[in-house]
Amino acid sequence: MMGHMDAAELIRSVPTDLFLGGEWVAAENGATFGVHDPATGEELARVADAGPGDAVRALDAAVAAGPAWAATPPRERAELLRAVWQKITDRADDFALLMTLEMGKALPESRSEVTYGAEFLRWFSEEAVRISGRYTPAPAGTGRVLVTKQPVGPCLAITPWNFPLAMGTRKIGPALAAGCTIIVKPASETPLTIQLLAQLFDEAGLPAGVLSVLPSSHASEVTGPLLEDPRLRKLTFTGSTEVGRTLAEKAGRSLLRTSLELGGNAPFVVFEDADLDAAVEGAVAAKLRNGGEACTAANRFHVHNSVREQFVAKLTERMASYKLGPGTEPDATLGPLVNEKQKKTVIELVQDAVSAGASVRLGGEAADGPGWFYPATVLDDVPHEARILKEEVFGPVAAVTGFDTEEEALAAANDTRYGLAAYIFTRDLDRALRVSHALETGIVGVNRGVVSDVAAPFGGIKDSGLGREGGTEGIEEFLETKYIALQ
Ligand SMILES: NC(=O)c1ccc[n+]([C@@H]2O[C@H](COP(=O)([O-])OP(=O)(O)OC[C@H]3O[C@@H](n4cnc5c(N)ncnc54)[C@H](O)[C@@H]3O)[C@@H](O)[C@H]2O)c1
Ligand SMILES: O=CCCC(=O)O
Repeated sequence: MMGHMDAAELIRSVPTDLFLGGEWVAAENGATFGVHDPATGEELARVADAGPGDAVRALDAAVAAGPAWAATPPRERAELLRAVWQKITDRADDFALLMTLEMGKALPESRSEVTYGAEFLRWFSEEAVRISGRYTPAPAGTGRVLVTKQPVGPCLAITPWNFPLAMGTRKIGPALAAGCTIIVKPASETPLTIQLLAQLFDEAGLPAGVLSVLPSSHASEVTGPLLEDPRLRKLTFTGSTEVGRTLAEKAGRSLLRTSLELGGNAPFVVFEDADLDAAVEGAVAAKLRNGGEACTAANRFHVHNSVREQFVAKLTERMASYKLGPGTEPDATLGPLVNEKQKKTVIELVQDAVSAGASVRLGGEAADGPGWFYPATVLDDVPHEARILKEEVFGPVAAVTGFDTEEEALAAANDTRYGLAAYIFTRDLDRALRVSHALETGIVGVNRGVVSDVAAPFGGIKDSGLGREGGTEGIEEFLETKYIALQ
């Protein structure tokens, strides 16, 4: 276990050059950009600012390294992924502190993400040796069917700031397990975590060019040339629906294999027969995991009117117990939002709901002073037309509305362009299965407030994306299926 570094030592220890083709190099024009501490707004570090030329060089390296990596025995690929899982685990404290420093979330949230993010590498180290096809005589006796799986080829991964490690390993793990090479463009808010991950892959002996990392403050300029290059074979994007749509249009022109993990607007439905204490605990978990900055976050709470007052009172009490403060403070359980833009969005959505008639049961006012802090907030009686029921709040705000019948609850839950996660609390198994089937989402939590699991297929429908990550399904996004017709 590495010694525990303090924040300044840790920041200084993270490489800030580009990890490109197995080397650590400056950006083509020597440019750098600043990474800021959400708790103070102050600059934490400066990182190489990759340009389009760096991106093309990274793709050159990925193409050159591709055949040898694809031919590397699966067990060897597996052992390397497992070794990096171990390295992350050994440096869990460093990763947790680094994520809290650059993204803001409370340390317990970061520690939880380190375990979750590292696990994608262990999970896909095990999947690497289980890639299989099939063999069968053709039914008409006209020959034999041989089906095999091959790596899709060089990939581009574009990742968000809210789970800086896990959203990277959820792509890097299956890509490397499948025998693909991959270029990662992390969010400009949180490049340091992926920089540290790249260092561990480098230490583990990953062959040059298999992984390159391109931090950049010009995401579109850097990724544009790659999306137009026919040598690129896969785009895997996690981020907002707005950006995902733009990227899908570009990828469509090259008919790129594309995976999109996009925004969410999860309903949290509490039926009259629910275990109310369990529902409140589930609600707090679904709302405040990652400070509410999670695509799976419960955005809209639809509660049967017969239990709504009890539920809101209990939820308010539980959310009031969260301590707002810099994520590095030992007793903080709710950190700042990632940037000023995010804070302004949350303020706007709350003010819109209150203006439309919602009542504030907790919080509702942004904290003054430095940093982008917003308190845990509970709004009740939120009117149907309020923006907060239609837009992803991505902050610690619970918007509660009531219903009287299952049909009303289902109509409200599905009344959104998103379709990632949904949560239902009921003791009635028939109702749980009936409603789960009727919900227009890729994921349903039944009497659970946290659904994410490396062993499960993660993804959504409608405006929440295309494809699945994690589970046995996740590696298929990085494989092509080939049919060999035999006599
Ligand atoms: N479904 C999921 O698994 C999942 C997970 C995490 C976050 N998200 C979603 O991501 C959003 C928050 O993350 P965010 O603010 O980083 O999202 P974002 O879409 O602003 O940015 C995501 C990534 O895309 C890059 N990017 C932005 N514009 C680009 C462009 N024109 N071309 C190429 N790259 C571009 C960014 O630099 C970043 O690396 C939320 O909507 C959240 O729901 C979804
Ligand atoms: O923000 C997106 C959710 C990340 C996860 O829970 O896998």
